[in-house]
Amino acid sequence: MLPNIDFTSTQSYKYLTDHYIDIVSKSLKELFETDNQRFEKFSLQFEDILVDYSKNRVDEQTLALLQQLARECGVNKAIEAMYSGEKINVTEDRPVLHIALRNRSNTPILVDGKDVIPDVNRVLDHMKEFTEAIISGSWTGYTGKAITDVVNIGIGGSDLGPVMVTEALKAYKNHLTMHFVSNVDGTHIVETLKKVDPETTLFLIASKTFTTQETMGNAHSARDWFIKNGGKDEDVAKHFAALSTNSEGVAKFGIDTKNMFEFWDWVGGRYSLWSAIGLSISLSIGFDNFAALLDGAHAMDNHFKDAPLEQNIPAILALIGIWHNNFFEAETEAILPYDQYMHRFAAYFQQGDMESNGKHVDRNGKHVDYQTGPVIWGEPGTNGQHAFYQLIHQGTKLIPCDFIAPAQSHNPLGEHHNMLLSNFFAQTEALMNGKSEEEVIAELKKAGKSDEEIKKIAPFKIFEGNRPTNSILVKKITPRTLGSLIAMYEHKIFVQGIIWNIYSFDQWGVELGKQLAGKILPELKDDAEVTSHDSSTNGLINQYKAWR
Ligand SMILES: O=P(O)(O)OC[C@H]1O[C@@](O)(CO)[C@@H](O)[C@@H]1O
Repeated sequence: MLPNIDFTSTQSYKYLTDHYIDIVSKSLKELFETDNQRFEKFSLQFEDILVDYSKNRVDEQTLALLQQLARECGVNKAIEAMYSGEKINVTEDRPVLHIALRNRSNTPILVDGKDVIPDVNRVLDHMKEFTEAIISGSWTGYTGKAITDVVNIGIGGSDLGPVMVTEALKAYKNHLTMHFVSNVDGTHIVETLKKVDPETTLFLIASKTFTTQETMGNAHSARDWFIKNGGKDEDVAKHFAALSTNSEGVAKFGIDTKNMFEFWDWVGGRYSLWSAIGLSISLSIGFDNFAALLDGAHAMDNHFKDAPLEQNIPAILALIGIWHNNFFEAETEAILPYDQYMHRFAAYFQQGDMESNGKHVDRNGKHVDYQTGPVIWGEPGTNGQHAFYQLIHQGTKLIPCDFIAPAQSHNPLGEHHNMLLSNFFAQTEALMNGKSEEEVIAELKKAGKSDEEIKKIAPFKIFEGNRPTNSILVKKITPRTLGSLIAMYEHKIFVQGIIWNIYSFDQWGVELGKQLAGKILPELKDDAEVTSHDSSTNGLINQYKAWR
Protein backbone atom coordinates (compact mmCIF):
# COMPACT_ATOMS: atom_id res chain seq x y z
CA MET A 1 0.00 0.00 0.00
CA LEU A 2 1.08 3.55 -0.60
CA PRO A 3 1.78 5.70 2.45
CA ASN A 4 -1.01 8.10 3.35
CA ILE A 5 0.50 11.12 5.01
CA ASP A 6 -0.63 14.75 4.97
CA PHE A 7 2.75 16.35 4.31
CA THR A 8 1.59 19.65 5.76
CA SER A 9 1.20 17.97 9.13
CA THR A 10 4.74 16.57 9.23
CA GLN A 11 7.44 17.97 11.47
CA SER A 12 9.73 18.68 8.52
CA TYR A 13 7.00 20.73 6.87
CA LYS A 14 6.78 22.87 9.99
CA TYR A 15 10.59 23.26 10.12
CA LEU A 16 10.61 24.06 6.39
CA THR A 17 8.04 26.76 6.93
CA ASP A 18 10.27 28.35 9.59
CA HIS A 19 13.36 27.86 7.42
CA TYR A 20 11.58 29.45 4.46
CA ILE A 21 11.31 32.68 6.46
CA ASP A 22 15.05 32.51 7.09
CA ILE A 23 16.21 31.60 3.60
CA VAL A 24 14.10 34.12 1.69
CA SER A 25 16.12 36.82 3.44
CA LYS A 26 19.13 35.63 1.44
CA SER A 27 19.32 36.18 -2.32
CA LEU A 28 20.83 33.61 -4.64
CA LYS A 29 23.66 36.08 -5.23
CA GLU A 30 24.35 36.20 -1.47
CA LEU A 31 24.15 32.40 -1.19
CA PHE A 32 26.87 32.12 -3.84
CA GLU A 33 28.94 34.97 -2.40
CA THR A 34 28.97 33.32 1.03
CA ASP A 35 29.67 29.80 -0.19
CA ASN A 36 32.08 29.22 -3.05
CA GLN A 37 31.38 25.49 -2.96
CA ARG A 38 27.75 25.66 -4.02
CA PHE A 39 28.33 24.07 -7.42
CA GLU A 40 30.25 21.20 -5.85
CA LYS A 41 27.65 20.78 -3.10
CA PHE A 42 24.54 21.11 -5.24
CA SER A 43 25.23 19.27 -8.46
CA LEU A 44 25.24 15.58 -9.29
CA GLN A 45 26.40 13.59 -12.31
CA PHE A 46 24.64 10.52 -13.64
CA GLU A 47 26.67 8.90 -16.44
CA ASP A 48 26.87 11.61 -19.15
CA ILE A 49 24.28 13.88 -17.50
CA LEU A 50 25.26 16.70 -15.12
CA VAL A 51 22.43 18.13 -13.01
CA ASP A 52 23.28 21.47 -11.41
CA TYR A 53 20.62 22.51 -8.92
CA SER A 54 22.81 25.09 -7.15
CA LYS A 55 20.97 28.07 -8.64
CA ASN A 56 17.93 27.36 -6.46
CA ARG A 57 17.11 29.16 -3.24
CA VAL A 58 18.25 26.25 -1.11
CA ASP A 59 21.07 25.60 1.32
CA GLU A 60 22.18 22.40 3.04
CA GLN A 61 19.53 22.82 5.72
CA THR A 62 16.78 23.27 3.14
CA LEU A 63 17.73 20.09 1.33
CA ALA A 64 18.10 18.15 4.54
CA LEU A 65 14.62 19.21 5.63
CA LEU A 66 13.16 18.41 2.20
CA GLN A 67 14.78 14.97 2.28
CA GLN A 68 13.37 14.51 5.77
CA LEU A 69 9.97 15.45 4.36
CA ALA A 70 10.37 12.74 1.70
CA ARG A 71 11.20 10.21 4.41
CA GLU A 72 8.26 11.26 6.60
CA CYS A 73 5.97 10.88 3.58
CA GLY A 74 7.22 7.36 2.91
CA VAL A 75 8.82 7.98 -0.49
CA ASN A 76 11.24 5.05 -0.20
CA LYS A 77 8.37 2.71 0.71
CA ALA A 78 6.38 4.02 -2.23
CA ILE A 79 9.27 3.36 -4.62
CA GLU A 80 9.42 -0.24 -3.39
CA ALA A 81 5.66 -0.56 -3.85
CA MET A 82 5.82 0.64 -7.45
CA TYR A 83 8.84 -1.49 -8.41
CA SER A 84 7.34 -4.62 -6.83
CA GLY A 85 4.18 -4.43 -8.92
CA GLU A 86 1.81 -3.45 -6.16
CA LYS A 87 -1.48 -2.04 -7.46
CA ILE A 88 -0.63 1.54 -6.56
CA ASN A 89 -2.95 2.87 -9.26
CA VAL A 90 -5.67 2.28 -6.72
CA THR A 91 -8.69 3.87 -8.46
CA GLU A 92 -8.09 1.68 -11.52
CA ASP A 93 -6.83 -1.25 -9.42
CA ARG A 94 -3.67 -1.62 -11.48
CA PRO A 95 0.07 -1.78 -10.91
CA VAL A 96 2.25 0.99 -12.37
CA LEU A 97 5.06 -0.77 -14.20
CA HIS A 98 6.52 1.32 -17.00
CA ILE A 99 9.84 0.31 -15.40
CA ALA A 100 9.09 -3.30 -16.42
CA LEU A 101 9.01 -2.28 -20.09
CA ARG A 102 12.69 -1.35 -19.91
CA ASN A 103 13.78 -3.87 -17.29
CA ARG A 104 16.86 -4.88 -19.25
CA SER A 105 18.18 -6.93 -16.32
CA ASN A 106 15.13 -9.19 -16.71
CA THR A 107 14.72 -9.48 -12.94
CA PRO A 108 11.27 -10.97 -12.42
CA ILE A 109 8.43 -8.52 -11.77
CA LEU A 110 5.20 -10.22 -10.71
CA VAL A 111 1.67 -9.07 -11.47
CA ASP A 112 -0.97 -11.29 -9.89
CA GLY A 113 1.74 -13.86 -9.24
CA LYS A 114 2.98 -13.99 -12.84
CA ASP A 115 6.35 -12.64 -14.02
CA VAL A 116 5.53 -10.10 -16.75
CA ILE A 117 9.05 -9.88 -18.17
CA PRO A 118 8.78 -12.83 -20.61
CA ASP A 119 5.74 -11.16 -22.21
CA VAL A 120 7.58 -7.81 -22.35
CA ASN A 121 10.48 -9.50 -24.13
CA ARG A 122 8.18 -11.38 -26.47
CA VAL A 123 6.66 -8.11 -27.65
CA LEU A 124 10.10 -6.51 -27.95
CA ASP A 125 11.22 -9.45 -30.11
CA HIS A 126 8.14 -8.99 -32.29
CA MET A 127 8.88 -5.25 -32.57
CA LYS A 128 12.48 -6.00 -33.53
CA GLU A 129 11.51 -8.53 -36.18
CA PHE A 130 8.83 -6.25 -37.64
CA THR A 131 11.15 -3.22 -37.58
CA GLU A 132 13.85 -5.08 -39.46
CA ALA A 133 11.38 -6.37 -42.05
CA ILE A 134 10.04 -2.87 -42.74
CA ILE A 135 13.42 -1.12 -42.78
CA SER A 136 15.04 -3.81 -44.95
CA GLY A 137 12.17 -3.71 -47.42
CA SER A 138 11.50 -7.43 -47.08
CA TRP A 139 8.00 -6.49 -45.91
CA THR A 140 6.18 -5.21 -49.01
CA GLY A 141 2.82 -3.59 -49.65
CA TYR A 142 -0.03 -4.83 -51.82
CA THR A 143 1.77 -3.96 -55.06
CA GLY A 144 5.03 -5.54 -53.92
CA LYS A 145 6.76 -2.26 -53.09
CA ALA A 146 8.75 -1.63 -49.92
CA ILE A 147 7.32 0.66 -47.26
CA THR A 148 8.59 4.25 -47.47
CA ASP A 149 6.23 6.10 -45.10
CA VAL A 150 4.90 5.29 -41.65
CA VAL A 151 1.81 7.08 -40.31
CA ASN A 152 1.31 6.77 -36.54
CA ILE A 153 -2.33 7.48 -35.67
CA GLY A 154 -2.74 8.11 -31.94
CA ILE A 155 -3.23 10.89 -29.42
CA GLY A 156 -1.98 11.81 -25.94
CA GLY A 157 0.43 9.18 -24.71
CA SER A 158 -0.01 7.29 -27.98
CA ASP A 159 1.41 10.24 -29.88
CA LEU A 160 3.38 12.66 -27.71
CA GLY A 161 6.09 10.19 -26.70
CA PRO A 162 6.73 8.83 -30.21
CA VAL A 163 6.76 12.37 -31.64
CA MET A 164 9.08 13.73 -28.97
CA VAL A 165 11.55 10.87 -29.19
CA THR A 166 11.64 10.58 -32.99
CA GLU A 167 12.23 14.33 -33.17
CA ALA A 168 14.83 14.37 -30.39
CA LEU A 169 16.71 11.48 -32.05
CA LYS A 170 16.32 12.66 -35.63
CA ALA A 171 20.08 12.40 -36.01
CA TYR A 172 19.64 8.61 -35.79
CA LYS A 173 16.79 8.22 -38.24
CA ASN A 174 16.81 6.04 -41.36
CA HIS A 175 15.15 6.42 -44.80
CA LEU A 176 11.58 5.92 -43.56
CA THR A 177 9.48 9.09 -43.48
CA MET A 178 7.50 9.32 -40.26
CA HIS A 179 4.15 11.06 -39.96
CA PHE A 180 2.03 11.57 -36.83
CA VAL A 181 -1.71 12.15 -36.92
CA SER A 182 -3.40 12.87 -33.59
CA ASN A 183 -6.05 15.60 -33.83
CA VAL A 184 -9.61 14.65 -34.86
CA ASP A 185 -9.60 17.89 -36.89
CA GLY A 186 -9.84 16.55 -40.46
CA THR A 187 -7.00 18.83 -41.45
CA HIS A 188 -4.51 16.67 -39.59
CA ILE A 189 -5.17 13.48 -41.53
CA VAL A 190 -6.03 15.20 -44.82
CA GLU A 191 -2.74 17.10 -44.89
CA THR A 192 -0.86 13.90 -44.04
CA LEU A 193 -2.56 11.70 -46.64
CA LYS A 194 -1.63 14.26 -49.30
CA LYS A 195 1.99 13.32 -48.68
CA VAL A 196 1.81 9.53 -48.83
CA ASP A 197 1.23 6.75 -51.36
CA PRO A 198 -1.15 3.92 -50.38
CA GLU A 199 1.15 1.37 -52.02
CA THR A 200 4.11 2.20 -49.77
CA THR A 201 2.50 3.43 -46.55
CA LEU A 202 2.21 1.62 -43.23
CA PHE A 203 -0.39 2.84 -40.74
CA LEU A 204 0.18 2.23 -37.02
CA ILE A 205 -3.06 2.57 -35.07
CA ALA A 206 -1.75 3.41 -31.61
CA SER A 207 -4.32 3.29 -28.85
CA LYS A 208 -4.11 1.63 -25.47
CA THR A 209 -7.90 1.33 -25.28
CA PHE A 210 -8.63 1.23 -29.02
CA THR A 211 -11.73 3.30 -28.22
CA THR A 212 -10.41 6.88 -28.25
CA GLN A 213 -12.74 8.92 -30.50
CA GLU A 214 -10.01 10.87 -32.27
CA THR A 215 -7.85 7.84 -32.99
CA MET A 216 -10.67 5.60 -34.15
CA GLY A 217 -12.03 8.43 -36.32
CA ASN A 218 -8.66 8.96 -37.94
CA ALA A 219 -8.04 5.22 -38.26
CA HIS A 220 -11.32 4.68 -40.13
CA SER A 221 -10.61 7.64 -42.40
CA ALA A 222 -7.16 6.24 -43.15
CA ARG A 223 -8.63 2.86 -43.99
CA ASP A 224 -11.35 4.46 -46.18
CA TRP A 225 -8.64 6.41 -48.00
CA PHE A 226 -6.56 3.26 -48.47
CA ILE A 227 -9.49 1.34 -50.00
CA LYS A 228 -10.56 4.32 -52.09
CA ASN A 229 -7.05 4.67 -53.49
CA GLY A 230 -6.41 1.12 -54.68
CA GLY A 231 -6.16 -1.06 -51.61
CA LYS A 232 -8.52 -3.95 -50.98
CA ASP A 233 -9.82 -5.36 -47.67
CA GLU A 234 -7.37 -8.25 -47.98
CA ASP A 235 -4.52 -5.74 -48.37
CA VAL A 236 -5.21 -4.05 -45.02
CA ALA A 237 -3.03 -6.63 -43.27
CA LYS A 238 0.00 -5.42 -45.25
CA HIS A 239 -0.55 -1.75 -44.42
CA PHE A 240 -2.13 -1.56 -40.95
CA ALA A 241 -0.74 -2.58 -37.58
CA ALA A 242 -2.20 -1.98 -34.13
CA LEU A 243 -0.49 -1.03 -30.88
CA SER A 244 -2.96 -1.74 -28.10
CA THR A 245 -4.09 -3.65 -25.03
CA ASN A 246 -7.47 -4.33 -26.68
CA SER A 247 -7.17 -7.29 -29.08
CA GLU A 248 -10.97 -7.51 -29.44
CA GLY A 249 -11.16 -3.88 -30.57
CA VAL A 250 -8.26 -4.43 -32.97
CA ALA A 251 -9.90 -7.46 -34.59
CA LYS A 252 -13.24 -5.62 -34.80
CA PHE A 253 -11.52 -2.77 -36.67
CA GLY A 254 -10.25 -5.33 -39.17
CA ILE A 255 -6.59 -5.48 -38.32
CA ASP A 256 -5.09 -8.94 -38.22
CA THR A 257 -4.11 -9.54 -34.58
CA LYS A 258 -0.90 -11.02 -36.06
CA ASN A 259 -0.09 -7.36 -36.75
CA MET A 260 -0.99 -6.35 -33.23
CA PHE A 261 1.73 -5.35 -30.78
CA GLU A 262 0.23 -5.70 -27.34
CA PHE A 263 0.85 -3.97 -24.08
CA TRP A 264 -0.87 -4.15 -20.77
CA ASP A 265 -3.17 -2.21 -18.49
CA TRP A 266 -0.32 -1.64 -16.03
CA VAL A 267 1.21 0.71 -18.59
CA GLY A 268 -0.16 4.22 -18.26
CA GLY A 269 -0.77 6.01 -21.57
CA ARG A 270 1.60 8.85 -20.68
CA TYR A 271 4.25 6.30 -19.68
CA SER A 272 3.85 4.04 -22.73
CA LEU A 273 6.55 5.10 -25.22
CA TRP A 274 8.71 2.24 -23.86
CA SER A 275 6.01 -0.27 -24.89
CA ALA A 276 4.58 -1.25 -28.28
CA ILE A 277 3.54 2.38 -28.55
CA GLY A 278 7.24 2.98 -29.25
CA LEU A 279 7.08 0.97 -32.49
CA SER A 280 7.19 4.19 -34.53
CA ILE A 281 10.36 5.12 -32.64
CA SER A 282 11.91 1.75 -33.43
CA LEU A 283 10.94 2.09 -37.11
CA SER A 284 12.37 5.60 -37.24
CA ILE A 285 15.76 4.99 -35.60
CA GLY A 286 16.10 1.20 -35.74
CA PHE A 287 15.43 -1.32 -33.00
CA ASP A 288 18.98 -1.20 -31.60
CA ASN A 289 18.64 2.52 -30.90
CA PHE A 290 15.21 1.92 -29.39
CA ALA A 291 16.84 -0.67 -27.15
CA ALA A 292 19.49 1.89 -26.17
CA LEU A 293 16.68 4.24 -25.16
CA LEU A 294 15.33 1.47 -22.91
CA ASP A 295 18.83 0.87 -21.53
CA GLY A 296 19.18 4.54 -20.56
CA ALA A 297 15.83 4.54 -18.80
CA HIS A 298 16.69 1.31 -16.99
CA ALA A 299 19.95 2.79 -15.74
CA MET A 300 18.03 5.76 -14.32
CA ASP A 301 15.46 3.36 -12.82
CA ASN A 302 18.26 1.63 -10.93
CA HIS A 303 19.67 4.95 -9.76
CA PHE A 304 16.23 6.04 -8.55
CA LYS A 305 15.67 2.73 -6.74
CA ASP A 306 19.11 2.47 -5.13
CA ALA A 307 20.50 5.99 -4.56
CA PRO A 308 19.99 7.50 -1.11
CA LEU A 309 17.80 10.60 -1.15
CA GLU A 310 20.87 12.84 -0.76
CA GLN A 311 22.22 11.62 -4.15
CA ASN A 312 18.93 10.72 -5.79
CA ILE A 313 18.55 13.03 -8.78
CA PRO A 314 14.82 12.54 -9.51
CA ALA A 315 14.03 12.89 -5.80
CA ILE A 316 16.09 16.07 -5.47
CA LEU A 317 14.44 17.63 -8.52
CA ALA A 318 11.06 16.63 -7.10
CA LEU A 319 11.80 18.16 -3.69
CA ILE A 320 13.11 21.41 -5.15
CA GLY A 321 9.93 21.52 -7.24
CA ILE A 322 7.85 21.12 -4.07
CA TRP A 323 9.89 23.87 -2.39
CA HIS A 324 8.96 26.25 -5.22
CA ASN A 325 5.36 25.01 -5.63
CA ASN A 326 4.31 24.78 -1.99
CA PHE A 327 6.52 27.34 -0.25
CA PHE A 328 7.26 29.97 -2.92
CA GLU A 329 3.82 29.57 -4.54
CA ALA A 330 5.23 29.13 -8.03
CA GLU A 331 2.38 27.76 -10.12
CA THR A 332 4.25 26.82 -13.27
CA GLU A 333 7.55 25.28 -14.29
CA ALA A 334 9.29 25.89 -17.61
CA ILE A 335 11.32 23.21 -19.39
CA LEU A 336 13.71 24.93 -21.79
CA PRO A 337 15.80 22.59 -23.94
CA TYR A 338 18.63 24.36 -25.77
CA ASP A 339 18.41 21.80 -28.55
CA GLN A 340 16.14 22.22 -31.56
CA TYR A 341 15.65 18.46 -31.92
CA MET A 342 14.15 18.53 -28.37
CA HIS A 343 11.44 20.97 -29.39
CA ARG A 344 8.63 18.64 -28.24
CA PHE A 345 10.21 17.76 -24.88
CA ALA A 346 8.18 20.24 -22.82
CA ALA A 347 4.97 19.31 -24.65
CA TYR A 348 5.58 15.66 -23.74
CA PHE A 349 5.82 16.48 -20.06
CA GLN A 350 2.74 18.65 -20.21
CA GLN A 351 0.87 15.35 -20.34
CA GLY A 352 3.40 13.43 -18.25
CA ASP A 353 3.30 15.86 -15.34
CA MET A 354 -0.07 17.59 -15.59
CA GLU A 355 -2.11 14.46 -16.30
CA SER A 356 -0.33 12.70 -13.41
CA ASN A 357 -0.38 15.39 -10.73
CA GLY A 358 -3.17 17.70 -11.83
CA LYS A 359 -5.36 16.35 -9.04
CA HIS A 360 -7.38 18.10 -6.29
CA VAL A 361 -8.36 15.05 -4.23
CA ASP A 362 -5.94 13.21 -1.94
CA ARG A 363 -5.62 9.47 -1.48
CA ASN A 364 -8.41 9.57 1.12
CA GLY A 365 -10.79 11.13 -1.37
CA LYS A 366 -10.63 14.47 0.42
CA HIS A 367 -10.17 17.83 -1.35
CA VAL A 368 -6.59 18.98 -0.72
CA ASP A 369 -5.91 22.32 0.95
CA TYR A 370 -2.52 22.83 -0.68
CA GLN A 371 -1.16 23.17 -4.22
CA THR A 372 -0.51 20.02 -6.23
CA GLY A 373 0.88 19.69 -9.77
CA PRO A 374 2.32 22.74 -11.55
CA VAL A 375 1.57 23.91 -15.06
CA ILE A 376 4.36 22.68 -17.32
CA TRP A 377 5.35 24.66 -20.39
CA GLY A 378 8.37 25.57 -22.48
CA GLU A 379 9.96 26.02 -25.84
CA PRO A 380 13.50 25.40 -27.10
CA GLY A 381 16.21 27.94 -26.46
CA THR A 382 17.16 30.31 -27.85
CA ASN A 383 13.66 30.90 -29.31
CA GLY A 384 12.05 31.34 -25.89
CA GLN A 385 14.40 34.23 -25.22
CA HIS A 386 12.66 36.17 -27.96
CA ALA A 387 9.17 35.24 -26.85
CA PHE A 388 8.57 34.95 -23.09
CA TYR A 389 11.84 35.46 -21.22
CA GLN A 390 10.80 39.06 -20.56
CA LEU A 391 8.25 37.74 -18.09
CA ILE A 392 10.64 35.22 -16.60
CA HIS A 393 13.24 37.93 -15.99
CA GLN A 394 11.08 40.94 -15.09
CA GLY A 395 7.56 39.67 -14.53
CA THR A 396 5.77 39.42 -11.19
CA LYS A 397 5.48 35.64 -11.33
CA LEU A 398 8.14 33.26 -10.04
CA ILE A 399 8.87 30.69 -12.75
CA PRO A 400 11.38 27.99 -11.88
CA CYS A 401 13.06 26.82 -15.09
CA ASP A 402 14.88 23.68 -16.15
CA PHE A 403 17.53 24.54 -18.71
CA ILE A 404 18.74 21.52 -20.68
CA ALA A 405 21.58 21.50 -23.20
CA PRO A 406 23.92 19.05 -24.97
CA ALA A 407 27.65 19.72 -24.84
CA GLN A 408 27.98 18.14 -28.28
CA SER A 409 25.78 19.08 -31.23
CA HIS A 410 24.70 16.57 -33.86
CA ASN A 411 25.19 19.40 -36.34
CA PRO A 412 28.43 21.19 -35.49
CA LEU A 413 28.63 24.26 -37.68
CA GLY A 414 31.12 27.05 -37.11
CA GLU A 415 30.34 28.97 -33.93
CA HIS A 416 26.68 27.96 -33.72
CA HIS A 417 26.98 25.58 -30.78
CA ASN A 418 29.16 27.98 -28.79
CA MET A 419 26.58 30.72 -29.45
CA LEU A 420 23.76 28.42 -28.31
CA LEU A 421 25.62 27.35 -25.17
CA SER A 422 26.72 30.89 -24.35
CA ASN A 423 23.02 31.75 -24.13
CA PHE A 424 22.31 28.62 -22.07
CA PHE A 425 24.94 29.64 -19.52
CA ALA A 426 24.10 33.36 -19.61
CA GLN A 427 20.37 32.98 -18.98
CA THR A 428 20.66 31.11 -15.68
CA GLU A 429 23.43 33.49 -14.56
CA ALA A 430 21.24 36.49 -15.43
CA LEU A 431 18.19 35.01 -13.74
CA MET A 432 20.27 34.43 -10.62
CA ASN A 433 22.22 37.70 -10.41
CA GLY A 434 19.92 40.15 -12.14
CA LYS A 435 21.17 43.69 -12.57
CA SER A 436 21.03 46.17 -9.67
CA GLU A 437 20.04 49.82 -9.84
CA GLU A 438 23.67 50.77 -9.25
CA GLU A 439 24.81 48.64 -12.17
CA VAL A 440 22.07 50.09 -14.40
CA ILE A 441 22.97 53.67 -13.51
CA ALA A 442 26.67 53.02 -14.05
CA GLU A 443 25.94 51.55 -17.49
CA LEU A 444 23.72 54.48 -18.46
CA LYS A 445 26.31 56.98 -17.28
CA LYS A 446 28.96 55.17 -19.30
CA ALA A 447 26.66 55.43 -22.28
CA GLY A 448 26.60 59.20 -21.80
CA LYS A 449 23.01 59.50 -20.57
CA SER A 450 22.11 62.61 -18.60
CA ASP A 451 20.96 62.38 -14.98
CA GLU A 452 17.47 63.25 -16.15
CA GLU A 453 17.49 60.50 -18.79
CA ILE A 454 18.89 58.02 -16.26
CA LYS A 455 16.19 58.90 -13.72
CA LYS A 456 13.56 58.29 -16.39
CA ILE A 457 14.77 54.97 -17.79
CA ALA A 458 16.73 53.25 -14.99
CA PRO A 459 13.74 51.63 -13.17
CA PHE A 460 12.81 49.72 -16.32
CA LYS A 461 16.27 48.29 -16.77
CA ILE A 462 16.66 46.81 -13.29
CA PHE A 463 16.59 42.98 -13.04
CA GLU A 464 15.67 41.66 -9.58
CA GLY A 465 17.39 38.33 -10.30
CA ASN A 466 17.01 35.73 -7.57
CA ARG A 467 15.05 33.56 -9.99
CA PRO A 468 15.69 29.83 -9.59
CA THR A 469 16.85 27.45 -12.30
CA ASN A 470 18.19 23.94 -12.75
CA SER A 471 20.85 23.41 -15.40
CA ILE A 472 21.01 19.96 -16.98
CA LEU A 473 24.07 19.55 -19.19
CA VAL A 474 24.12 16.35 -21.26
CA LYS A 475 27.31 15.26 -23.03
CA LYS A 476 25.25 14.43 -26.14
CA ILE A 477 21.56 13.65 -26.73
CA THR A 478 21.77 9.96 -27.64
CA PRO A 479 19.14 7.22 -27.30
CA ARG A 480 20.70 6.28 -23.96
CA THR A 481 20.94 9.75 -22.47
CA LEU A 482 17.46 10.66 -23.70
CA GLY A 483 16.08 7.50 -22.10
CA SER A 484 17.70 8.45 -18.81
CA LEU A 485 16.41 12.03 -19.03
CA ILE A 486 12.81 10.95 -19.63
CA ALA A 487 12.94 8.42 -16.80
CA MET A 488 14.45 11.07 -14.53
CA TYR A 489 11.42 13.30 -15.06
CA GLU A 490 8.98 10.37 -14.72
CA HIS A 491 10.42 9.57 -11.30
CA LYS A 492 10.42 13.24 -10.29
CA ILE A 493 6.68 13.28 -11.02
CA PHE A 494 6.21 10.08 -9.01
CA VAL A 495 7.96 11.48 -5.91
CA GLN A 496 5.91 14.68 -6.03
CA GLY A 497 2.66 12.71 -6.27
CA ILE A 498 3.64 10.63 -3.25
CA ILE A 499 4.39 13.72 -1.17
CA TRP A 500 1.19 15.47 -2.27
CA ASN A 501 -0.63 12.29 -1.23
CA ILE A 502 -2.47 12.03 -4.57
CA TYR A 503 -2.92 9.25 -7.10
CA SER A 504 -0.66 10.08 -10.05
CA PHE A 505 -1.59 7.27 -12.39
CA ASP A 506 -5.28 7.66 -13.20
CA GLN A 507 -6.81 10.47 -15.27
CA TRP A 508 -10.48 10.75 -14.42
CA GLY A 509 -10.31 14.44 -15.29
CA VAL A 510 -10.30 13.70 -19.01
CA GLU A 511 -13.64 11.86 -18.88
CA LEU A 512 -16.24 14.63 -18.43
CA GLY A 513 -15.31 16.47 -21.64
CA LYS A 514 -15.47 13.23 -23.59
CA GLN A 515 -18.85 12.39 -22.05
CA LEU A 516 -20.37 15.76 -22.98
CA ALA A 517 -18.88 15.66 -26.49
CA GLY A 518 -20.57 12.28 -26.88
CA LYS A 519 -23.88 13.90 -26.01
CA ILE A 520 -23.40 16.91 -28.33
CA LEU A 521 -22.19 15.02 -31.41
CA PRO A 522 -25.63 13.54 -32.25
CA GLU A 523 -27.17 17.04 -31.88
CA LEU A 524 -24.87 18.27 -34.68
CA LYS A 525 -26.08 15.70 -37.18
CA ASP A 526 -29.04 17.80 -38.36
CA ASP A 527 -29.93 21.52 -38.59
CA ALA A 528 -32.58 21.51 -35.87
CA GLU A 529 -32.24 24.24 -33.24
CA VAL A 530 -30.60 23.01 -30.04
CA THR A 531 -32.06 24.08 -26.69
CA SER A 532 -30.83 21.34 -24.35
CA HIS A 533 -27.89 23.28 -22.87
CA ASP A 534 -27.17 26.59 -21.18
CA SER A 535 -27.72 29.67 -23.34
CA SER A 536 -24.03 29.97 -24.21
CA THR A 537 -23.61 26.38 -25.41
CA ASN A 538 -26.99 26.49 -27.20
CA GLY A 539 -26.05 29.83 -28.80
CA LEU A 540 -22.69 28.58 -29.98
CA ILE A 541 -24.06 25.33 -31.38
CA ASN A 542 -26.88 27.08 -33.22
CA GLN A 543 -24.51 29.68 -34.70
CA TYR A 544 -22.21 26.84 -35.84
CA LYS A 545 -25.18 25.23 -37.56
CA ALA A 546 -26.10 28.53 -39.22
CA TRP A 547 -22.60 29.09 -40.51
CA ARG A 548 -21.41 25.62 -41.50
O1 LIG B 1 -3.99 5.36 -26.06
P1 LIG B 1 -5.46 5.66 -25.92
O2 LIG B 1 -6.22 4.65 -25.14
O3 LIG B 1 -6.06 5.97 -27.26
O4 LIG B 1 -5.56 7.02 -25.04
C1 LIG B 1 -4.99 8.20 -25.56
C2 LIG B 1 -4.91 9.23 -24.46
O5 LIG B 1 -6.21 9.56 -23.94
C3 LIG B 1 -6.09 9.95 -22.58
O6 LIG B 1 -6.55 11.25 -22.45
C4 LIG B 1 -6.90 9.02 -21.68
O7 LIG B 1 -8.20 9.00 -22.18
C5 LIG B 1 -4.61 9.85 -22.23
O8 LIG B 1 -4.38 9.48 -20.92
C6 LIG B 1 -4.13 8.82 -23.23
O9 LIG B 1 -2.73 8.86 -23.42
